[in-house]
Amino acid sequence: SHGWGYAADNGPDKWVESFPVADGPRQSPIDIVTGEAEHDSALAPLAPHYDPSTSLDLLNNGHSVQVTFADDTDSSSLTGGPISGTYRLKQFHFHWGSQDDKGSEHTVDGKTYPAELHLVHWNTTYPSFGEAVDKPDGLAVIGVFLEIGDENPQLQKLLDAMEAIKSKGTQTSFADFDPTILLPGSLDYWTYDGSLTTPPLLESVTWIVCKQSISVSSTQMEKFRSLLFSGEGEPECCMMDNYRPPQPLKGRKVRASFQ
Ligand SMILES: C[C@H](CNC(=O)c1ccc(S(N)(=O)=O)cc1)Cn1ccc2ccccc21
Ligand SMILES: [Zn+2]
Repeated sequence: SHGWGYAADNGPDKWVESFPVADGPRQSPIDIVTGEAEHDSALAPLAPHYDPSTSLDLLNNGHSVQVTFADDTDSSSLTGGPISGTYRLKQFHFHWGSQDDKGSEHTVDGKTYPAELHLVHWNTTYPSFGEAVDKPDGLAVIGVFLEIGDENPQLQKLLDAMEAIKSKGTQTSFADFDPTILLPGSLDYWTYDGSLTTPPLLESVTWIVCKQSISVSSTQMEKFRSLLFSGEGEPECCMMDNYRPPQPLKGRKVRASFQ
């Protein structure tokens, strides 16, 4: 099978064959060892400002489900936190498991979550996402854990729209969506220097992982698992376990925005 994926023959353990940076010094995700994280009082509060009119469409790209945003202005952007300057929101997507006891990419003291949301932003000191994607300070990704609990009404619009994008390469318009509603009440976070968690695994991401999770019900998780890795007309392969396991810290410091 050509192309990377999450199966035994093209999954995370095989990525290094085509993407040697997989064994690099700042790979993601990581296990966040809370006792080792150092509170940094110089860390500013996270200041995400999103404009729902910038949301464009919902896409099944064969690796995840993604909502893409118009990024030709600063309307939806992130400032504050560990970053300097303004980073524009490009897309958000999820990673999840085949069952409720796994699926997140980052872990906290070895704890895995059923899913993880990633909001991907690029540094506007560069002219475009494509220019920023391979720079050491090019991207900032906010990670939010999903925890099994009450049904999350804020996810429902997304989950309902997934009916239209079951197969790889399908997309549907997805307007007027404000991703702020997916953020937890507290924006306390851990931060460290890392990478994209999928090939090309570029070491260009300032990771901002929220301490507080958001809820998702088991039934809602089943909706994510009804998406397909496979394209129309191909043998059906359910989209699940699309997560990379934690990678070696290699001496990196993880800072906490909170005591
Ligand atoms: C790397 C890019 C495709 N990958 C991503 O954008 C990406 C974003 C976030 C994550 S995660 N899971 O770490 O949050 C992983 C992958 C392809 N690409 C390369 C140049 C380029 C230019 C424009 C558009 C896409 C482009
Ligand atoms: Zn991701």
